[in-house]
Amino acid sequence: MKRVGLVGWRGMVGSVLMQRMQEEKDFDVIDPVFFTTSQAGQAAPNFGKDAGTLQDANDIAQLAAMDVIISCQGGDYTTEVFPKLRASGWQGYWIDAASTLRMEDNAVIVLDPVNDDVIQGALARGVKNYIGGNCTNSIMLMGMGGLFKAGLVDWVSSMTYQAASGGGANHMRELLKGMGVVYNAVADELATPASAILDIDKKVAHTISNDVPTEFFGAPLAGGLIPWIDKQLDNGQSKEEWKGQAEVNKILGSDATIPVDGLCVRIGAMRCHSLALTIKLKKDLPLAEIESIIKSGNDWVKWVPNDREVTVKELIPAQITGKLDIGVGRVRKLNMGPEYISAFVIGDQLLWGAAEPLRRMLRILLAK
Ligand SMILES: NC(=O)C1=CN([C@@H]2O[C@H](COP(=O)(O)OP(=O)(O)OC[C@H]3O[C@@H](n4cnc5c(N)ncnc54)[C@H](OP(=O)(O)O)[C@@H]3O)[C@@H](O)[C@H]2O)C=CC1
Ligand SMILES: N[C@@H](CC(=O)OP(=O)(O)O)C(=O)O
Repeated sequence: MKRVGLVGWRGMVGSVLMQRMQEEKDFDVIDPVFFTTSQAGQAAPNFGKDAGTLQDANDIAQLAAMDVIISCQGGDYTTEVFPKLRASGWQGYWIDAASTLRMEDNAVIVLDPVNDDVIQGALARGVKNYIGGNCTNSIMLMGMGGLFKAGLVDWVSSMTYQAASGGGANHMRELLKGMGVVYNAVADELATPASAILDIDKKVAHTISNDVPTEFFGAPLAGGLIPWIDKQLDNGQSKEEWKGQAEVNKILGSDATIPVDGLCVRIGAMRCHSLALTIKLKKDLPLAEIESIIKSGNDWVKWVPNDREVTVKELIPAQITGKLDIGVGRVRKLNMGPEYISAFVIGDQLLWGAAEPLRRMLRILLAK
């Protein structure tokens, strides 16, 4: 059995990964070794298999004893440890959730339902680094992969609605605390049906501006939104927006760059990212054909007809959270012309957006 080192297993992404690996019985077919940056020597978790004690995640010799390492520990860890590990001569496979290595020439961004051909080609060439994509891009491609694979996409404008979980556990907690602060400010008035809504609104506006915690997001998210995610680049894009075109084209292995651009916005959802897309197709196709191409993209596309009743029931975080389904709906022709379509794509950003492509890459390696 392959020795698989797991780093970052108790973080937010790592916990979802462990959950999925248990559900899919991945631990039955590996020899797991758990690493930590803070708890070396303590008992390792038991996911149906005794794994002894936690190893030091900064111990290069211990890491180098692994056939495969999966890291969900974050970009700083990868930056620090990965070069030392490779410099030690380690030839194993490195699977990572962090963005650090994504755009390196010797790394592939993994999303096998969309780019299995790219992954297989890289394995055949001896590539050893397999990195999960940015959550927003992975969700977009899981939803729209069919159109991309058919070579039908001329360009994409992507306006995102990104959940708090994209920032990490503390950001999720801050959103919830903020919700509580807002509610508490007007709890008495809400309990009194006769109270005036404008008085409630005034108090709420004051609370959002002054009392909602902003330590992690830098702005009040509860009852609001934040139209900027990640660093600022010189060209006016946010880093999250920059990743759209760069990563999507790398994932697809495009010969000619498909333009992808738009604005990325943080909203008060917990763990579902959504995207409102404008897509220019290369030709005018009937809607029924577009629907069947999108549905054929992969087994996880959950097609939602462009109908009000079903859309408000199915194409929402409350339906998608915790599931591998990628909701695709609101597909219709736009006024701009017959080649222009809209689409709304929604997915759980901790599943397809983070953990799932990693464990599937492990399975691909094990099947090799
Ligand atoms: N959040 C997201 O949506 C996405 C994240 N990623 C990538 O995954 C990386 C990890 O993200 P995320 O899982 O959110 O990071 P977390 O902050 O949740 O976890 C990272 C590490 O923090 C340490 N840690 C310290 N205190 C605790 C605690 N109380 N509970 C759990 N862990 C603790 C653990 O390491 P130790 O055991 O060594 O102490 C853990 O492995 C990110 O940096 C990013 O690169 C990628 C895609 C999406
Ligand atoms: N930046 C994403 C989450 C994330 O971790 O992205 P990346 O893996 O590209 O750093 C978000 O905030 O929603």
